Amino acid sequence: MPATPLDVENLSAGYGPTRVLENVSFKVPAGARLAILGRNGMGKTTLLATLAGQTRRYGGTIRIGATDVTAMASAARAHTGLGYVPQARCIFPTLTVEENLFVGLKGRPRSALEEAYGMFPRLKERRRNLGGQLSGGEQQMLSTARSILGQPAVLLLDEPLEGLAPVICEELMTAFAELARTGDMTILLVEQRIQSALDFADHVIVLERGRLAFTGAPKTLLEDQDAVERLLGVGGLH
Ligand SMILES: Nc1ncnc2c1ncn2[C@@H]1O[C@H](COP(=O)(O)OP(=O)(O)OP(=O)(O)O)[C@@H](O)[C@H]1O
Repeated sequence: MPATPLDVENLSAGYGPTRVLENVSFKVPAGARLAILGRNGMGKTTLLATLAGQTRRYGGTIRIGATDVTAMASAARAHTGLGYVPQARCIFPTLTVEENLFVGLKGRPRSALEEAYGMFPRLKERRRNLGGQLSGGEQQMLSTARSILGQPAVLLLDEPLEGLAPVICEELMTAFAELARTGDMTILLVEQRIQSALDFADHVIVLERGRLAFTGAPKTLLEDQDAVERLLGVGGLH
């Protein structure tokens, strides 16, 4: 599936009666890389979960390419080309690495596994290990690789670097950059490691209490020291 643009208009959403996102609008061009930043609790995870169809939506629309997915359930959105790698690394702990990857093939031939192994050679070395035996970084690789095998047009990554050692973070970011370089996917990245996210992205949005507080290029954000301190916190760049 080729990369497609994502168009979000006036999105409001939350959990049950709790409204978290208010009138969020942004567009991501096909093949672009969007960083979604903001302090803790500002609604970043809620935004990705809403795009994936896993929260309560109060209003607004979500389009993936020409398709309006707003009324679609999660599974139908995935079918339309949305890949979601949630913050909790959802792997099957009692299945092997390879069996976990099978789940992501979605009818593609087994030979496609080599794409995942090419991206994360560590997974190939550990392909007969159980998911539950992997380190945090390896579980993140597995969770990401499984989603990528489905060839999503739009990929949502929620804090993939959380809790990982710097060397593993670098390995993951290199893999994401490589993936982005192909232009085959539109990638949305939520990250607390601000510098890594800004190095990766070509567009950035910042959320503040569920509303869009900044939208623009990473360079423009970095040049606005007041905005960086107010929206991301002093010393946030690491
Ligand atoms: N399942 C839930 N039910 C009710 N409220 C929730 C739920 N999940 C999150 N919230 C609330 O929604 C708000 C936004 O949370 P969210 O996780 O989207 O923020 P975030 O920017 O991703 O934060 P962090 O960077 O800490 O992960 C918070 O006030 C949070 O307490």
